[in-house]
Amino acid sequence: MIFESYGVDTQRFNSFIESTNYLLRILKYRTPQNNETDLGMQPHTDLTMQSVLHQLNGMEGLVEVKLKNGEWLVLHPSPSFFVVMAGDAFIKVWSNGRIRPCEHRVIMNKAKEIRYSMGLFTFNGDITQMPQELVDDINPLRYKPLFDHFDYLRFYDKEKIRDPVLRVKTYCGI
Ligand SMILES: O=C(O)CCC(=O)C(=O)O
Ligand SMILES: [Fe+2]
Repeated sequence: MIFESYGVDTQRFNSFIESTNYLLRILKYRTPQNNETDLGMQPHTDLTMQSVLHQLNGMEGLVEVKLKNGEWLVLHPSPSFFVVMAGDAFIKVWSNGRIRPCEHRVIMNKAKEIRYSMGLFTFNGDITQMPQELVDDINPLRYKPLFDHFDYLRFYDKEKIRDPVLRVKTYCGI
């Protein structure tokens, strides 16, 4: 769908999917004790191509995504509710900066029960080449055209740059 909507040659799609690696994680968040604050997950974007999140137990108001205008939107999970989010790599770098990685957070400060969630995270095992179709006079090349996703993970592990814009720019900005 993304390839099509950006007018990118869909022939590339099969090799792109074949080199995708998937990581499925189940997360458990405990309840706060003794007025603990800062419990949950700090605002961040994922280092992935894309992430799919699903909350396993029906607790309201704990996960939020940041909108373009800077406001935080509270999500209301249900058994059929999955959040598909853009990550740093595929989306921001692959799309030449057109698609914004989604900032999100989990706030457990007032939670009365343990929270369980599930995330499916995707990473590209190949060197990704940014499609030429996404570069033109109005959208000049913003990142080095070849992107090594696993090297990007190693870079993060070493440098620990939390700001996603600065992180991507430092790694492969031009
Ligand atoms: O538990 C959640 O809903 C979010 C998890 C998350 O953002 C992550 O693992 O990167
Ligand atoms: Fe995340």
